[in-house]
Amino acid sequence: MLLDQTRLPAEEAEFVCTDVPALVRAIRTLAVRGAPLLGIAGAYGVALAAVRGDDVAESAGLLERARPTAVNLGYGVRRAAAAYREAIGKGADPERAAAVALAEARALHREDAEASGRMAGYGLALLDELLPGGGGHRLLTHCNTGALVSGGEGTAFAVALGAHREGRLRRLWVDETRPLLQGARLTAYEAARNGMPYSLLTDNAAGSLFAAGEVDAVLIGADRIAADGSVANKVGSYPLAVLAKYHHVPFIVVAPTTTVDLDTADGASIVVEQRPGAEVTEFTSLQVGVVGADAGGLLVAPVGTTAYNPAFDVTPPELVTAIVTEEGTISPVTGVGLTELCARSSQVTIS
Ligand SMILES: CSC[C@@H](O)[C@@H](O)C(=O)COP(=O)(O)O
Repeated sequence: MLLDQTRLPAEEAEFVCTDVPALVRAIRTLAVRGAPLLGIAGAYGVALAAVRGDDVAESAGLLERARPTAVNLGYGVRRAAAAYREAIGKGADPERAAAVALAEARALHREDAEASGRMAGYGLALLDELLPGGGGHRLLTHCNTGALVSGGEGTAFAVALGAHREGRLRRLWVDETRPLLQGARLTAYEAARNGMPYSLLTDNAAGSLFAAGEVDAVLIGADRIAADGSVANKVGSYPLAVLAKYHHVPFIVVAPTTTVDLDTADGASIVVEQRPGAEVTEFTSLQVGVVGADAGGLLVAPVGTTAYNPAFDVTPPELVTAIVTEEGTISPVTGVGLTELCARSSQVTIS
């Protein structure tokens, strides 16, 4: 049972998945989304297939292919599937093996919650170091990285929330995040629920905000971090990194070590999901907040207009000030520290 993120903020509605194809639909339509949560949902999906007596390997394949960029999805799916396989290999009956897969999904869920708390701690310490002056921080964030995408309070958002709780957040600048408005619909929803001082801006207003000296640091999450420290995140992150560099503002990535993919050598090797052009050429019920995301869209471009609609972009390591993980913080320029962090991590290695 998922909180259907396509209905927020208009409605807090459940999305019940009774089989894996339903969960795949939920993933593709972004009812469930965000890297860490995709991992957790994928692991529970494998457990669901096992409990139903479906073909676990086939279901795992369907889940893993549902979206290509967030490495956590494959990680969660493979981890639960490996636990199931191992149990069967040791002679467990399918029912017992399904319970093992479920326990593995719950373990991942718990670990993600713990990682979230630790990232917030390291992130706050980094802000202390980088922004020593008093008066509170003005932090800019993109997409949605809070409790909605995590077993805990999130990644980048959890750092901003921590700053708020310590009375150190002057303003959270929330990029609306075109085209699917994860910032406007979801981050603003989470900021409001937590009583944080926040303002929403269109993505293309960020430049003038930097120029006015109103941004002290950028905090974003990640969908995949390559071995060289390149960061794939929601489209629009890279332009923010360029702006941040020009304006000498720290650009900070907050992500668990499960988002680091040492098997992907560099940014150019990251597969970026391309989404339907209609998300750009139409305003759908998702964007205008009408309950029921499947209602027809309203064309905002001439009929037949094609669109370029990548879901993510890749920020090269030289534009990233720091990557904050649950194991500590590194500067990613060489990518070398990532290997060390991952080795330190309790991340389960899947054979
Ligand atoms: C902690 S979530 C980090 C990223 O997954 C997030 O910033 C993001 O880009 C999510 O994209 P989405 O397409 O909404 O799944």
